[in-house]
Amino acid sequence: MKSVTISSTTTSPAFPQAQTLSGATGVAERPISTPAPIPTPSRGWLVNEHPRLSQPVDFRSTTDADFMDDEAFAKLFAGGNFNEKTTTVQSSAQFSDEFDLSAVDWDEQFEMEQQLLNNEKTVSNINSDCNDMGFTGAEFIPINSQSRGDDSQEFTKKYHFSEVVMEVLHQKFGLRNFRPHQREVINASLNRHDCFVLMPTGGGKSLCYQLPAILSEGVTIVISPLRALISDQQVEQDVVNILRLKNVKRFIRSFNRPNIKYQVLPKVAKSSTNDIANLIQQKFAKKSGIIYCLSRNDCDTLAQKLNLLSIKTKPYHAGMSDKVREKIQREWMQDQFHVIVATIAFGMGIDKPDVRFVIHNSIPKSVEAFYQESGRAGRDGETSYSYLFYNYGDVGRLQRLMMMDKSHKKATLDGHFENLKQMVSFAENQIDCRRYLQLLHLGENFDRRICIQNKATICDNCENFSKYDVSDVTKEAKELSQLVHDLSAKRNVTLIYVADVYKGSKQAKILEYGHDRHKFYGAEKNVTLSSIMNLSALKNMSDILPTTAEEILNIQHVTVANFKKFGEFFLNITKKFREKVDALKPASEPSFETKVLRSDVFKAAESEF
Ligand SMILES: Nc1ncnc2c1ncn2[C@@H]1O[C@H](COP(=O)(O)OP(=O)(O)OP(=O)(O)O)[C@@H](O)[C@H]1O
Repeated sequence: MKSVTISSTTTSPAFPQAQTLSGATGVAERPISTPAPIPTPSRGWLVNEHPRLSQPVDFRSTTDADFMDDEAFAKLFAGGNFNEKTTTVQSSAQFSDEFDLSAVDWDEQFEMEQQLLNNEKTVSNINSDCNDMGFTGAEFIPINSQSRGDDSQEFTKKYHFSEVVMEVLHQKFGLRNFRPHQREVINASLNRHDCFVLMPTGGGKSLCYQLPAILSEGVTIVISPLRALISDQQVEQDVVNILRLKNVKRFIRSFNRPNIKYQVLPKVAKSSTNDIANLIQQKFAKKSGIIYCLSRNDCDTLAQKLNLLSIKTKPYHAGMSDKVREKIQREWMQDQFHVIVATIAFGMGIDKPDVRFVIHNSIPKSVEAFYQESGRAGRDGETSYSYLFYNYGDVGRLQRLMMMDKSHKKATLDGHFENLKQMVSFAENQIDCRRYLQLLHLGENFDRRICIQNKATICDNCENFSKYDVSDVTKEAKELSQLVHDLSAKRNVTLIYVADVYKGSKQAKILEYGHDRHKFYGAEKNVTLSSIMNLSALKNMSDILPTTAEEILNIQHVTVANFKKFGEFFLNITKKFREKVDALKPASEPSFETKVLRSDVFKAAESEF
């Protein structure tokens, strides 16, 4: 039996670690007897796949009555076995009412696919863009698109079955073009090769086995285990060994989702619901979206609050009966309402192509989970958005939830904590490309220039890169880690306390504990702004340019403690710049000049500090 093994990154709620979905499909020979979900008779063709039917097939809702026997099928779909060189297909007269194959420009088809692939792989002509954005080039890791091994080039040519493949693509699936690698996988499969296919979530793996199934004799068996690999190569080999695949052709696509824009935003307890509501109202009115929450209770509460803010939402979680969940899912799929507020119980197997946004209302449990959940957006290839609302408080909540699960052994729990730690690093990282960071977890070395190239979906960190200065802080990092080690030897200390010692503060506690005698006490008088205030707060401050204590305290991430220590200092600077901006700005366009001045505000604050 020839097979196509399809893998992606799919997280199952049943399994805490990131998972991969694998499927194997026999496409050439008669199947072994199988408990597959396809009803009797055990061989035959789906009538609703009949070429005369113009509707795309819903493979999940077939019944006995949908089947016809081989003979009948062969009459309608003469030629049947496309693996034979002699195969001829009497196709056009029978099922080309809507689609004229003679009008297919094959070169254009190939070119289009190549362009799609190139978008994922090439970096030509973007270096100047990168320079404009403040990158020097040192930040980039050269692409090696071949490093993961890929046989797709071997299967780009036109085959004797190519026309009918296009016909079926159009007539049965309602699609015009292939996505990257789909055509090559189908070609290889119809040429009776065993294939191992790695594609991103939403990449279109199903078509790779559904279309050859339609064009081949016999029944196709699709094995779709919930649990499988993610980045682990030792698993690909297992798949090959266990399924006894021979001379396997590999089709390895980047896991990058070029049409998703990734952004991490600060989650401010007092305004988080309003922040989400504003985002949806301003950008996604009548657009489909998913909001992921940590707990069932969070889902219910947030859905209720959003409804009060005139955003029609419904919660979805494992605490509801199957019936209620099915109803909610169906209504959402049918656009009866647009925004679903769910725990991660929602997602697996959901194929709504036009999900325009996924919001994480709290931190996901791992980078892989984040990739998978945010990957529910934009399966139709259109520009879509992923927002992660982050604050550290949610990390503690998630840890506590993990600990409450008594079924976890220590090693499992440690693994969960480690995954969460990596997710925290991802969320707090304001420098590296979000795609690079995610794909690194999936074993892929991604070149951030590809992210920068696509202006519509450039990630927040690549977009904001020019707003940061790069400097070597190795010395400070060493000193600080020593300081943390020494100060925390006898008692718990806060981050702010350590910073105060480092800056040489004379506050009573420091003197009382004798920490003013530490060798790094006051070592860094010339502290950077970011060490005294959260970077997002600084950015917001330089955009808003507050002129009063109230305004500065309203800025996200400015704490009362911060304000007491540094409020006056910052206000003196922002007031000056506010005057400048007010003098400059045309009333209708306040933000442009503010942005231009942002780096000046930073510089002024730094030099005066
Ligand atoms: N060639 C194509 N052109 C347009 N849309 C496509 C094409 N191939 C697949 N799609 C659509 O893309 C969406 C994702 O396809 P599919 O469900 O096969 O993805 P997948 O790779 O199995 O993803 P996941 O691993 O997340 O389940 C579906 O809505 C499908 O109809």
